[in-house]
Parts: sequence; C-alpha cells; structure tokens
Amino acid sequence: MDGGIDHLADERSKAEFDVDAMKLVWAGSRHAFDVSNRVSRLVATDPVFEKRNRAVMSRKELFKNTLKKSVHAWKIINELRLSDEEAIKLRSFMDQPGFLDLHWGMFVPAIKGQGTEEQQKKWLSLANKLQIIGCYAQTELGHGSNVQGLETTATFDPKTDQFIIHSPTQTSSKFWPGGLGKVSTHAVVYARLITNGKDHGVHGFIVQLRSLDDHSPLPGITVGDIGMKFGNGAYNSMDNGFLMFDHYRIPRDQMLMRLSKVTREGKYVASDVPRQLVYGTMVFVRQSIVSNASNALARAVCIATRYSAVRRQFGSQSGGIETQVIDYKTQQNRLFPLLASAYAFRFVGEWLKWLYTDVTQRLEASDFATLPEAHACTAGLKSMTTSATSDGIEECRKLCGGHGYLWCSGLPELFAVYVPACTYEGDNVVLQLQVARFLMKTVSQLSSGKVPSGTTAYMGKAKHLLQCSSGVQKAEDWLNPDMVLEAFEARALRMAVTCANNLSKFENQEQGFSELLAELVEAAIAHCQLIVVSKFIDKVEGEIEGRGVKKQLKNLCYIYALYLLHKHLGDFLRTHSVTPEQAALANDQLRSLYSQVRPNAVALVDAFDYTDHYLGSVLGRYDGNVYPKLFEEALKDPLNDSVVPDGYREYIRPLIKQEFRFAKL
Ligand SMILES: Cc1cc2nc3c(=O)[nH]c(=O)nc-3n(C[C@H](O)[C@H](O)[C@H](O)COP(=O)(O)OP(=O)(O)OC[C@H]3O[C@@H](n4cnc5c(N)ncnc54)[C@H](O)[C@@H]3O)c2cc1C
Repeated sequence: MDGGIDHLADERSKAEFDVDAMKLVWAGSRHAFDVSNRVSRLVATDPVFEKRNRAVMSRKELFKNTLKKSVHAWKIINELRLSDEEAIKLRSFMDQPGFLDLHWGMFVPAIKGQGTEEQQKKWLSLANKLQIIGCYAQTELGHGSNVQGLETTATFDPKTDQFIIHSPTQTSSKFWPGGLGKVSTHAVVYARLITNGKDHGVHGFIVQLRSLDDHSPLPGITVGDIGMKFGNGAYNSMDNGFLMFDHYRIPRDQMLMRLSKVTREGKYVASDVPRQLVYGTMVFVRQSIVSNASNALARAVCIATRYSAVRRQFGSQSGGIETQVIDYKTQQNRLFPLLASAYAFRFVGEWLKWLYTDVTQRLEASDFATLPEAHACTAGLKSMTTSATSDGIEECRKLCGGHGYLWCSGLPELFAVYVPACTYEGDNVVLQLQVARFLMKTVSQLSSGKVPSGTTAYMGKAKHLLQCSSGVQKAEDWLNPDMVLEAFEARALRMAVTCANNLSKFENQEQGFSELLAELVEAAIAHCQLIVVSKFIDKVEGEIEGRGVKKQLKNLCYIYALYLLHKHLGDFLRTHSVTPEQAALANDQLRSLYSQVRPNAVALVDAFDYTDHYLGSVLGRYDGNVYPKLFEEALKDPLNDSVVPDGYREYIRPLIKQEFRFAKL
C-alpha cells in the first residue's frame, strides 16, 4: 500500500482464516514464499522495471525497453548472485515477454534433453553465460501442429562432413519462433535429416544465425521479425521471427545426437536411448505452463475480486449506501468458480512438478513404463488449464464492467499476452486429441487385463464405474470426496468407453477417429477435469496448517468440482453419472459455498501476495483506492497533453465551420 487509506480494510477484517498461512500454501512452502515475496518486491521497487508506459510505446521503443529490462535483470542476477530459483522468479515478476523466455525455456532444455554430454558441455557453458542467445525454431509458415510435415532439410555432405540446411519452399520458412526475429545468435532448428538420399524424419540441429561480432545474419541466412501481434504492448515486446536458409552449412557435430546420430561416413544410427526421452523435456515445459496458468488466472481474479468489492451499483432506494457488486449472486456465480480454478490449477501444477521429478528419476533408472501416461496427462492439462485461463481472464474483464476494458485495468494486456498459450507448445485441440488416442488405447487394453496406472488408474474400476449410480441424496453429500470423485470418474470413463464403442463400428480406425474428433476431445477434457478435481481433493484431504485455511480450501475445492458439474451437466446426465435431482442438489450446495466464500474473497486473493507492480491494475490495487487513481491514469494519456487536440485546425474546425467542399459524385 502507498501509505494511504485501505479502502478494503473492512473486507479484510471479515476473513475467517489466517491469510499468512494461506500465503504459504499458495506459494508451496515457506522457502518458496520467502523467495517470491523478496524478489517480487525487488522488482516492484526498481524503476527500470516500470511497466505502466508500455501501452503508449511504439513497437521499436517497446522492443528496446525489453532489451534494457532483460539486461538489467541479468545484471541483478549476477551482482546479487541469485539462485536459479530466484532468477526464474525475477524474470517472471519483470512481466514482459522477451527473447530470454525462449532461451531459458526452450533452447537450453532442448540441448539438455537432446544433446550428447559433449554437446551439452560445449553449448550449455556458452548459453548459461549468455555468450550465445538461443531460440527454438520448429514451426514453419506451412506447418506447426504437424511436425512431421516440416519441410526444411538438413542434408549430410560426406565430402565436407557438414549438413546443408536449406529452405526449399516459401512454406518451409521458419515462422513464429520467439527471440528469432532480432536477437538470437543461435537456434535449435528442426529439419528433415537426409543422408545418402534417405529421409530420416525431423531432427534438431544447433545453428548459428548471426555474427557474434556485429550481429549481422551469416551468409545463407535470411531472418527478420514477423510483425505486430494481437493487442497493444502485450506480446509485441517479443521478436517472433522468420528464417530462411539458402544451402547453409553447419558441422556434423551440431546435430543434436543423444537420440540418434550420423557417422562420419553418413550412416544414420539410432541410439539405444529411447526416443521417449524427449517426453521428459515436454513434461518439464508443460508443467511450467500449467503453473503459469494458475498465476495468470490468479492475477485476473485478484483484480476482479478487489474491484467487485469496491464497486457499488443499485440497491439503495433511500439514498443510502449501494450494493457492492460482489454481493450479487450472479457476480459470485461467475467470479468464485474462477477463484477456485486458480487454486485448483496451482495444486495440479504442484503435482506436475512432482511428476516431472518422478519421470526424471525413472528415466535415469531406464524405467520408461510411465512415460506415455505422463506425456498424455501433461498434454491434456496444458490444454485444459490454458483454455480455462484464457476464458477466465476475459470473464474477469467483463466482471469489471466498462472499466475492465481500460488498458489500466491490466486485463486487456493480460489477456493479449496470455491467449497464445492456447496455441504455442501445442494447439489445445491437437493436444486433447493426443490424450484421446491414449485413452482409446487404455480402454482397448482393459479387456486384456492390463492394469491402467497413474491418472488412468480409475479405469481399472471399469466394471463398477460403468454400472454404479451416484449415492447423493442431499446437498451436503456433494461435500463427500468419494461421491464427487465417483461422479467424475463415471462420467470420464463412460464418455471414453462410448467413444471406443463408436470407434469400433468403423472398419477403418483412422477414419473413425476423424469422424469422432469432437466427441473424442470432449472425452479427453472430461478425463483432464477429473485429474484436476482429484488432485485438489488430495490436497484438501492432506495436512494443511493455519487457522481456518483447510476449511477455505475445501470450500474452493467443492466449488471447483460442482461448478464443472453444472457447466458440463449434459455430459453427466447423458452418461447417467448423476440424476437431474442430484444435479439440482449440487446447485443448492454451490449457492451455499458461494455464501461461505463471500466474506473471505478479498483475503483469498490477498493470499496470492501479488505486488501492485506485478498486478499492473488500477482496479486491482491492494488499497482499493480505485476512482482517484483511474482519473490520474486518464490524465496521463498523451491525448491529454494538450486541451485542444492536434488535428483540430485541420479537421474538426473546418467540419464544424462547414468549410469543407464536397464534390458531387
Ligand atoms: C505467441 C506464439 C509464440 C510461438 N513461439 C514459437 C516458438 O518459439 N518456436 C516455434 O517453433 N513455434 C512457435 N510458435 C508456433 C506454435 O507452436 C504453433 O503456432 C502451434 O504449434 C500451432 O500450430 P499451427 O500454427 O500450425 O496451427 P494449426 O495446426 O494450423 O491450427 C489451425 C487450426 O487447425 C486445427 N487443427 C490442426 N490440426 C488438427 C488435427 N489433427 N485435428 C483437428 N484439428 C486440427 C487446430 O485446432 C486449429 O484450430 C508460437 C506461436 C505463437 C502464437
């Protein structure tokens, strides 16, 4: 707070739980909270990280500002000797997409996952000191989702012991990679490997793009920025780029050779390390996307909740105080499920971190059994949480009425920056189809006695789940974790089995799959929602410290589950997982839960511990002092630099004075 009155003090005094203890639960541990709290305040008080002026910057100014911030962050990281954990936090609180996101987020992990030990030693020592800056160049103008359709070629030339990288068509131009347009000196480039005239499919290569002396593109390389993207400011700080190769040569040892290699003679050799190892990197990247989803949604919800408590409309006939909009049941019905979703995604993200560690340990012990399941579940959770978060941010904008549309509400920019998460790292529909394929395989193996594991373990109870009917008899039964889980398990399994049965009616399985895409995606989503609900239940059934914290989390957990039930009621009814009467009881329970959350709502978003800098929102200010600050922001707009606008003499005055002469056509 900036020393003034706390307009939300009354709201905060109503909280029925220990907010500081909830902050620890949200952060994951005391240590994680301390790091987050310290680093966010470090960023918030550093004038270089100021971000309020982004909307009025030109593209060039914004780009340069991103360079300045990124380098400043790097200086701080080195001068204060920040740990990796602190450095990641610092970049995230800096809150400006930029080339380093791809360097650390994709380039380095790709080399770690696909490079040999020797390659890692050579390239990571340069990358870790930022002596080279890398990006991840996979997508082409003509192909993104269909990786096998990529056209860039890497042809081995045994005479020179080099690969010739070439873009044979316009559609083979790399298009979209972040950091490529103007900054990256190197890229991991995905291209079709060709040796002795044989195409071995898509492989990764480390390719230098620009001179390390004067930054000019090397001969044979054409590179540039793809242009403005959605929204003002927003993701335009990132230099997404295009790239074309004209018979560009790289040494043979720059092919990433952990999974397969090309010998000096040009022989293609698949290594004995399984290809699934790549999944380990994907699990890592996707678990961080899920964590980011909870952050982004929590930001939007924090803004909408605080503002809904400040904003008053109607309700007083006699000139008395008006109703806070947060007290309208319709507002609660839209806002509280999103608050619950932010917590739900937090906990499933926490679990995914555990899963990544588990997968890594298993890989080290050459145990690949759980990888397909881990891969499917991270793909599905990436898809589900990013879609829900994008929709949720937009709903929060609407929850803030007209002022939510102002740039200074923080919501338009948050939305513009966030929505591409539905597309990058795998289009969300394409990812759900991968989950569906995995589910169909699991269902088909049930009759052979194969026991499903991990997040599909519930399918092992198929006999029971296909026959059972919900035992819910009164509204409070919907607070019973077993009853809630059973309804979600029955719905998910029955949808998957129905899809499998429908598929079996087709002679050609692939043709059947194409026909049933929409149902398959719905079945995959049902499976993913079950995972999130079950991880939330696991969390609230475990040990949680702090006065009243567990109670609040339980409320949110059941809001999340029952809101999903309400939203997808068609699925639950169609699969006979619940009856219409039980669905009505779920709605009764939801209303009661909303009333219980209401006095705690502001404290529940305070527990995110976001600084005003990070939130970047006049509506979501911690002190709730919204109206004077909205005015201040309005007056700062460049249009208000002069009272009479530029253009008055040329356009407005001649119009009013009827001085224009119109030609008769
Ligand atoms: C902000 C941003 C940053 C990016 N950064 C990078 C980067 O750093 N490096 C990089 O290499 N790439 C990057 N990309 C590219 C990104 O990875 C691709 O855009 C993404 O994989 C989607 O592929 P696509 O564009 O080919 O979409 P398409 O596959 O063309 O999708 C178009 C539509 O077709 C549908 N569709 C496609 N295939 C199927 C199918 N089999 N069944 C049913 N429906 C289907 C999709 O659901 C979608 O609705 C970035 C993209 C964005 C927006």
